[in-house]
Amino acid sequence: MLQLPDSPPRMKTLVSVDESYKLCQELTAKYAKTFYLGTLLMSPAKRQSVWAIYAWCRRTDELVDGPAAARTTPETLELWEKQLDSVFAGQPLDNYDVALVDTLQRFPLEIQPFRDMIAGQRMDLYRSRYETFEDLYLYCYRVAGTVGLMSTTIMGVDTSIYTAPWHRNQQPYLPIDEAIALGIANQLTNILRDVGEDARRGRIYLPLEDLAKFNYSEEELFRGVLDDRWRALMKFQIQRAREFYTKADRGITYLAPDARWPVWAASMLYGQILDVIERNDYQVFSQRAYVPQVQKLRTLPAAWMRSQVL
Ligand SMILES: CC(C)=CCC/C(C)=C/CC/C(C)=C/CC/C(C)=C/[C@@H]1[C@@H](COP(=O)(O)OP(=O)(O)O)[C@]1(C)CC/C=C(\C)CC/C=C(\C)CCC=C(C)C
Ligand SMILES: [Mn+2]
Repeated sequence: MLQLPDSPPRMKTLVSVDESYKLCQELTAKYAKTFYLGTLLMSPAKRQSVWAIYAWCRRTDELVDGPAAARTTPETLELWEKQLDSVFAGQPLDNYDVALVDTLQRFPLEIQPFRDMIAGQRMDLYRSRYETFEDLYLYCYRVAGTVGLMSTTIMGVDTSIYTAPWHRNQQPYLPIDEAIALGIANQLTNILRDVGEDARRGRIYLPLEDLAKFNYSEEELFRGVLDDRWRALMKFQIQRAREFYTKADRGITYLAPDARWPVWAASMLYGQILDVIERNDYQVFSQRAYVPQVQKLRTLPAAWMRSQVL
């Protein structure tokens, strides 16, 4: 459903820009309830471009993770990268690309984070283990840190205090590292939530050096052994993910005022998945941690408060 177009796309008549944004919106609402909620808190112009980015990221991920992933080869990703070049050259090749081309005309997005994300998905084609956290970090940067960079370009930074006379000639602070940190935090959270699902596909994203440190084996992970060694390993991973959230949160205040509420919401809501994992006694083999809708809605005013005072 989210595959590359089969026929030579240039021959097709594509939908209008508005219709294309609508498609991206529908896709975001369908696949990402939490992020979608966050985007509804943004200004209309920013929100629709975030949908366009979301749609591109999701389609990229689906190439290696979706129902037709078995047919994906390195050549498929090369073709997808060519399609990306075409989008950056202003030539949409399918109905979702139309909105992304429009977004590129409105916001100064660079192509490199998009290329890096494809490189991250390429890693999923040939790799199912990560020896060290440094190895895993590179994967997380590519598939998720890059989303922080793309999103920040759309949401923009706060320039107001820098226009005051006493700040003349100073450059606004760009919270690049913090934006990447939120992507990393989200991806580490994903990894912890999806341990069981990934194991069923023969994948282990937790660094093997950490398994060894807690004297827990790959084979035990595949069997879903939940004991004190597993709990200690998970506590360590959760603590690491929380450090990335803390770093990310320090950057939110530098974002444009209208972007702070959605980003606080995204950070808090995704971070709550870690609380749920703890409440589930680290059972991530057979139970998927999720934040109930009512709790999500209750988080929004708290996120708004933070966006006003922090
Ligand atoms: C200064 C500061 C803090 C700025 C904020 C910057 C910011 C908004 C950062 C957020 C970054 C973010 C949302 C990262 C997403 C990470 C993520 C979930 C990556 C997923 C990768 C693959 O994992 P996996 O296959 O294990 O996941 P699934 O089980 O398949 O879900 C991704 C799927 C890669 C593709 C990423 C997306 C589809 C998410 C893109 C999200 C947006 C564009 C929405 C951002 C908007 C808001 C409001 C946060
Ligand atoms: Mn995926």
